[in-house]
Amino acid sequence: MSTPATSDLSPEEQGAVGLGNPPVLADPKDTVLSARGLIKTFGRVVGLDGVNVDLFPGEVLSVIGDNGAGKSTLIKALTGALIPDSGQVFLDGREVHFRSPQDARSAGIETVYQTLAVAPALDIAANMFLGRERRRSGPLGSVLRMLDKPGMKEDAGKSMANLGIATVQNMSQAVETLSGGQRQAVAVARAATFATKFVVLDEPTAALGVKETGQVLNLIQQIKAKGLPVILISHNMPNVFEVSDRIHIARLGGCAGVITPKSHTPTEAVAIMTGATTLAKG
Ligand SMILES: Nc1ncnc2c1ncn2[C@@H]1O[C@H](COP(=O)(O)OP(=O)(O)OP(=O)(O)O)[C@@H](O)[C@H]1O
Repeated sequence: MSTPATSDLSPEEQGAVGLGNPPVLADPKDTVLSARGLIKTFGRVVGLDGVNVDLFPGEVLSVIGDNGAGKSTLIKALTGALIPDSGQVFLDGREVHFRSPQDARSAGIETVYQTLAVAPALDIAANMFLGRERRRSGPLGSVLRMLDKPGMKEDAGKSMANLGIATVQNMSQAVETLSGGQRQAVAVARAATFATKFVVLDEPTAALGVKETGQVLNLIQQIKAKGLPVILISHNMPNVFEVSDRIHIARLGGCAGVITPKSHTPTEAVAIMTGATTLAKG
């Protein structure tokens, strides 16, 4: 099946790309990320059953599904945390073989996992630059290995401001003194700052209150406005329908279809997710 180049389509038409069951597959040359036929088994359990995914430039793609549907396994296979048994992953149209999360990070993919990987005792700036610490210039950095703390604080502050994060102001504040939502904002800001291809957010609002959830959703819109695509894994249907361009519905290790907030209601999405309804085969 041939798919028109997304660049030839109007925004409305672009929104129609990759919908249905099975989703109309794009040419990987037109996507930021494409996965084809991903399979992963754990003994007799099928984690991924030949899954295809496309992520288009500048979009928010949500992945929803019941417990055990294969969302985490899919994300892990896309970000080097797990090596699929078979299938292909393309980044900017070129096939990649990630062997570790570090491989995916080096390629410009940043993931914020459900279990927040922040270092509580360190300050915000140190968390932003965790694993990417900058040394001072000249012999102070090269010989004495001194860190460029003022520079990192300044840049951390700028990144936060660029993303419209107003609730976190003092970059010298230890992360353990922040609220859950502020910690999440630091983790998401770090991902948005260093990603060059796309950001993956795994249940970023699961542990947050209403106001803090709103702030994270805002942050997702800011990342999108920067032109970075986002993959969002979430069980929260209102959140998903608020921020997504397209919604990939994982089910029983496969994909039950791809919809949009305009094409389906949250109730219909849940029905597809649970198998109560099936999308017409495309
Ligand atoms: N390391 C593993 N060993 C054995 N089975 C696994 C492993 N990881 C995942 N599975 C199985 O693969 C299937 C998909 O799991 P996965 O964690 O991807 O689902 P999920 O959609 O992310 O679920 P949840 O919403 O509960 O996090 C499940 O049946 C799960 O038990």
